[in-house]
Amino acid sequence: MNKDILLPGIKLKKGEVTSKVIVCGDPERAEKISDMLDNKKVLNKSREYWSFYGEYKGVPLTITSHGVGASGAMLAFISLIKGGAKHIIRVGTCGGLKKEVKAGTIVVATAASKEEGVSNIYVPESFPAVADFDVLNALMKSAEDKNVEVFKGIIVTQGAYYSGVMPTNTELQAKAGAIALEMEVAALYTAASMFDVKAGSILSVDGNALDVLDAADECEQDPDLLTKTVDKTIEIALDAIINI
Ligand SMILES: O=P(O)(O)O[C@H]1O[C@H](CO)[C@@H](O)[C@H]1O
Ligand SMILES: O=c1cc[nH]c(=O)[nH]1
Repeated sequence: MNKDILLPGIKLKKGEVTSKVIVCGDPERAEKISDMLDNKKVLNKSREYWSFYGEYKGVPLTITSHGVGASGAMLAFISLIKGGAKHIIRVGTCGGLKKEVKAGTIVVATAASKEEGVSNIYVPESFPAVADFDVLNALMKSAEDKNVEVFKGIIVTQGAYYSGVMPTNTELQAKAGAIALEMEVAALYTAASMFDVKAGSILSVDGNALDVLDAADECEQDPDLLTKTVDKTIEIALDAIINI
């Protein structure tokens, strides 16, 4: 690949992506993370894909937002990997699928059910979407060092936020043991697996996902609690990624 060609979606040049990358859905969250870094530089702001360079404790990082939904996120993940990413941590939000996984708690996703409709275009349906062991360990150790309790377990990655007229698998997935629900992790783990890259994710719980499925527009969220929780996950992810 010509080094000057811009990677699709994220519109970065190949050499601009560091080997350690943090991704998140919200462009403003990407900007917030980059504000915590030294020598911050805006790399590009293209559609929902905002990318920043910065150094955390001397380690160069790329921070990129991937927007809402696995289809657009998959484009960002594969472009980042083609650009040089070797370790990727997603700092996201999710809904809980268990009573104790409630607003203000934190989830580390060990694996994700592929219900988002994109990863199965890339890999067989039976192929699992699983986090990298070293990334998981780094996230757990970083949380422990900061005395932050996290729930670790299997989550569901779904394609749609609202429910429609069709039944979904979410309640069955919860019965089977899934602890949370969000929209991009399965795509990240699938991309990482296809390209032999290490990925993990840490997610802030904003409420109960089964309530959201019933009445997403009526779901009550506590924005201050969510901001505080997301801030903790950012700190955990930054210390984890530099220690992998
Ligand atoms: O907070 P982010 O990272 O966007 O993650 C979650 O929030 C969005 C839905 O509100 C989806 O992208 C979902 O995966
Ligand atoms: O996809 C998501 C993200 C946050 N909360 C949810 O209920 N679903």
